[in-house]
Amino acid sequence: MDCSVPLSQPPAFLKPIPVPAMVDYDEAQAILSALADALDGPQIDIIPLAQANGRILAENVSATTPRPEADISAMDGYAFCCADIPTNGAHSISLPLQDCIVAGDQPSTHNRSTAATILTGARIPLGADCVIARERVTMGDGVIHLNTADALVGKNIRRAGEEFPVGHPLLKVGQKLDWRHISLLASQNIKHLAVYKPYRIGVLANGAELASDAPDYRADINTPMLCAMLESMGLHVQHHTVGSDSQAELRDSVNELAAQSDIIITTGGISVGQTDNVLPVMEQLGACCLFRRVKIRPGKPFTLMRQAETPVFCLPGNPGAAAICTQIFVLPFLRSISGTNPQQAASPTLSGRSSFAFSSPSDATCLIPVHYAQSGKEGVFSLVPSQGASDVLCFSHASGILRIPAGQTIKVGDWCAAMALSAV
Ligand SMILES: Nc1nc2c(c(=O)[nH]1)N[C@H]1C(S)=C(S)[C@@H](COP(=O)(O)OP(=O)(O)OC[C@H]3O[C@@H](n4cnc5c(N)ncnc54)[C@H](O)[C@@H]3O)O[C@H]1N2
Ligand code: MOO
Repeated sequence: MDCSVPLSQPPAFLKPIPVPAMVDYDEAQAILSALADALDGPQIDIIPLAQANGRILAENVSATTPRPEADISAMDGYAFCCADIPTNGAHSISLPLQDCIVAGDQPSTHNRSTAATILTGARIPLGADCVIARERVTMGDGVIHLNTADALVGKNIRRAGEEFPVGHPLLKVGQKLDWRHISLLASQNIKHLAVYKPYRIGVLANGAELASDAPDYRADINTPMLCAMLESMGLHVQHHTVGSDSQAELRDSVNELAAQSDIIITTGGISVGQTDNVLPVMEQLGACCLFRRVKIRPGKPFTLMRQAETPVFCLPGNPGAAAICTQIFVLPFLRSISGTNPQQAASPTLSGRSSFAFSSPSDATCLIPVHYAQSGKEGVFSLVPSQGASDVLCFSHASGILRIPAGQTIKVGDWCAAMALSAV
């Protein structure tokens, strides 16, 4: 394949770089961000409101119906007109009762010098301007007796549009929807809405040790781990495990997944061993390498390729390294192209003081899973046990990933910021 085939808007530094070319942490992030900019944005789906939870809104929504929709009663009680209260200083008056108005009724005009029974949410009849709560009156024979001090214009009435009027901006493009937004959309009687289509991600693990009949079988940790991370983001994930070191099998599986995926993530087989087949197979398939390995620890073999328009993330097989590369590079990339507004797409950070000292080597940025806890007014980071590139126990104890750039040192008590580890 001609690797110079442009994406829709090729940024200069998305030109293929010779393999092997190792980049540093910042260069890797910059290439990913240029790739994100160059991709076509997500497509749009029209879906029923009942399926909108977790989806990303693809349209601005303004109010077409005010809230409340009309002047309504805030109490179960009696509606009357304050002008019926005598000005002679009487403490109490009696008003004959009218029919009951319930929510859903369109009441006729209020009869002066009477009180209409009214229930919470029911429309105030034209001509009434006060509601007295049921428990504040005494009942007579077809009349209510009320204290004149309770007669105040507007009392217990919610005015049309007092929460928001017609035209009020409610939600913006890029909002990730949850119950808070769905209640607003429901208030507008919206039955269908435009949301961004989630990307289809193909996850492919490979390695002979992953075959269930391998003489030295190893459980596939990366596939369920990646599926969980990606599905929590609302992405559609398909996965395939190639339990062999056969290039032909790997090639067939990549082709099969690529036909149904917008983005491919491979794990394993990306280092320099004799059975590390991902790079040669992707090259046979005409993929271009955008970077080959990153100066990070763990995760050095992490490689980014592009097969036609499809980004291909090649993660190391070691599960700890695969988890960190996904959290630090892949998920932020996916959030940035998902249509989510940039504030929501940004990875949340944790700030606090380090309880440990650490020095990164001069040639690698270190990415360390850390625990975060509040101590007094400050957050404190501490190391979690067993943080090798193949370890996963550490993540159950970790709240974030601390990045210590190449050649830098943190001392006990230094102020640090870590990327929060989250399910989404
Ligand atoms: N000579 C060199 N050797 C290695 C280098 C290097 O620079 N020079 N880099 C090391 C680093 S760093 C890493 S990380 C690993 C990555 O290797 P691969 O991505 O090729 O991964 P594999 O060799 O296939 O597997 C490594 C390790 O991970 C286990 N694994 C693989 N897939 C899974 C899975 N889906 N679930 C659970 N565990 C998995 C596999 O069994 C191996 O134990 O390379 C170093 N070598
Ligand atoms: O970088 Mo590897 O990811 O340390 O084992």
